[in-house]
Amino acid sequence: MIFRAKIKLTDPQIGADQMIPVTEQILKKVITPRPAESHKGNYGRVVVIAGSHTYGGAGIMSASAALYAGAGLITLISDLVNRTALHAQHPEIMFADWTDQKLVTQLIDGANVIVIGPGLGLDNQAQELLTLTLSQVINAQTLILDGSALTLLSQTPEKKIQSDAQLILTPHQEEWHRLSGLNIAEQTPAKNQEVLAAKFPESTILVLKQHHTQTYADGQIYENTSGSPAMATGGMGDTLTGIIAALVAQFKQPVDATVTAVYLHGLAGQVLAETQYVALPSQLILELPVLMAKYSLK
Ligand SMILES: NC(=O)C1=CN([C@@H]2O[C@H](COP(=O)(O)OP(=O)(O)OC[C@H]3O[C@@H](n4cnc5c(N)ncnc54)[C@H](O)[C@@H]3O)[C@@H](O)[C@H]2O)[C@@H](O)CC1
Ligand SMILES: Nc1ncnc2c1ncn2[C@@H]1O[C@H](COP(=O)(O)OP(=O)(O)O)[C@@H](O)[C@H]1O
Ligand SMILES: [Mg+2]
Repeated sequence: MIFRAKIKLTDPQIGADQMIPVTEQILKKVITPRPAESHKGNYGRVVVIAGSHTYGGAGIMSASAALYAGAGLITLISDLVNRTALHAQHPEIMFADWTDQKLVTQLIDGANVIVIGPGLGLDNQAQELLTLTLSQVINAQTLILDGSALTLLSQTPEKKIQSDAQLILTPHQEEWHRLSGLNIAEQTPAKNQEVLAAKFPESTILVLKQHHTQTYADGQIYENTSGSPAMATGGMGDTLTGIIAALVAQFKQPVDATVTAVYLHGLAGQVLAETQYVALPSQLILELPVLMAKYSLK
């Protein structure tokens, strides 16, 4: 299968910009039918720390994408102002006030996958939540860093980010510019890999979002082939974080789950773009369970 071909980019035969194209085969491989004897506890606890007073929608979009992509239990940790809006749309998702540090710590401890950053903002409260989360996560957990969390990280004086958790970074090109110091024209595969290795733990997965999103993991680069310009709408990346979280929570292997989530997100956007000029994130999530059922049956 092409997408898991064992090409090491350090191999002298292979150029540093050699990428592995990701096709719909990845969905068939990773998304499997659910065993009859199972319960919500088998499909992962996802915690989303997101959505300030101004950007409440970002937290709701991330958490609802995790819901529609199949995570077993989801809690949104957010500004209290967002609780009613969340529950008016998705009563399935639990809510916690992000100023309650004791509760936030408990929820982080009990999670399999944590998302932090969509619409988090850049104020002291946001910085405190990021510091708490980074210090709290352990190696059995996956931490997805997006949006404001990446911007905050780019402002830290530390040269290398330390964490025991499996980190997944999901910057768009401008966020990666801030984090890496590479402007968009300088963001070549070789330079991206160099900065990733210098600034983050070895196991870190980088999802560099763009028209054909590139995922850097285990010394390899996977190039997504799904997606549409109809997806160029605010909230589309917030939505991706929830899909990645749900797939990691359910299918465990983080690289396969991440690459699959990126492909699935793009495919759902493409389905909408067949009949719509613009694909809204809140519509895109409705396509996810349908596509997942289709590909789980091969
Ligand atoms: N409804 C909501 O609550 C929304 C909240 N959002 C949150 O707002 C915060 C700021 O994020 P933004 O991304 O808007 O702002 P940023 O300041 O991080 O970057 C936005 C700018 O980056 C540039 N850019 C260059 N290459 C790009 C690429 N490949 N993809 C996207 N942009 C690219 C674009 O000019 C764009 O205006 C984040 O925390 C984000 O999660 C956004 O997701 C928008 C929707
Ligand atoms: N022209 C495009 N083709 C394919 N995918 C796109 C296109 N424009 C945007 N996307 C996708 O939409 C998402 C946008 O992410 P991001 O900029 O973080 O959005 P936001 O922060 O507003 O939620 C990414 O996954 C990106 O790959
Ligand atoms: Mg974003």
